Amino acid sequence: MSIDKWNELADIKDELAARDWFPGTSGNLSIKVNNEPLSFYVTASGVDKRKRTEKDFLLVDQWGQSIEQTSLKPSAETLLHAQVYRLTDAGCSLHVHTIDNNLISDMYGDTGAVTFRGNELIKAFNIWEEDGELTIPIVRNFGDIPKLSQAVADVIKPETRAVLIRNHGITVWGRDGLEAKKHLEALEFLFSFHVKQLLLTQHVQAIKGGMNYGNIEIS
Ligand SMILES: CSC[C@@H](O)[C@@H](O)C(=O)COP(=O)(O)O
Ligand SMILES: [Zn+2]
Repeated sequence: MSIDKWNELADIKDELAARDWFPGTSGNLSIKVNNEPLSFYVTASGVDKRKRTEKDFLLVDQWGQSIEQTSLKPSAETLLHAQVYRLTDAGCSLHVHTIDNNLISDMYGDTGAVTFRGNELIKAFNIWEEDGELTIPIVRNFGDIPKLSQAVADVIKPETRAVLIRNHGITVWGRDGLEAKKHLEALEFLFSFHVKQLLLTQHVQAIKGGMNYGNIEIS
């Protein structure tokens, strides 16, 4: 057992829980333990990820099968984590469902991607050019997990650090836990900013149009 990796993942889980990013037992997290052959800790399925217990994680192989003798069931979405480790240099992979990532995934789902530019937070992805942009692909939320994990695999390019799953959530990764968390926090900031920006734009348009806004007269 790798106590260090376990604790690193448990600490990240606590921080994301403090942000209320695990509603209704949703979300799953993993951290790589070994490269060749691949093994990683992944959250147990269906449990309340706000709680910190000795049964939070189990060690699985490249096929998402448990390596150790355990009664715990690996996350239903373990194959997504396995794909991320197979295709990238990730050391940690995080999957959360938030209102903002769901709204953005649905709003841009038909386009297949959402692109951010002109916001300081894209520097969290090592994009330093003033006109740089960050694109997050969006895939359909296939019910069949092997199909879903293949859809995620299909949109991963060398520069990809996250994939949105429409009306479901986001899978985001980094070379280690700290970087994965940085990427996730930056993206949720950008999503939240954009959702509010769209709402505000509509509001301003309503004001300019002299519309009766709810029961408030606007002019
Ligand atoms: C309980 S709704 C969320 C699940 O269907 C799933 O999408 C999820 O993120 C958590 O599944 P889990 O098997 O606990 O890792
Ligand atoms: Zn999920």
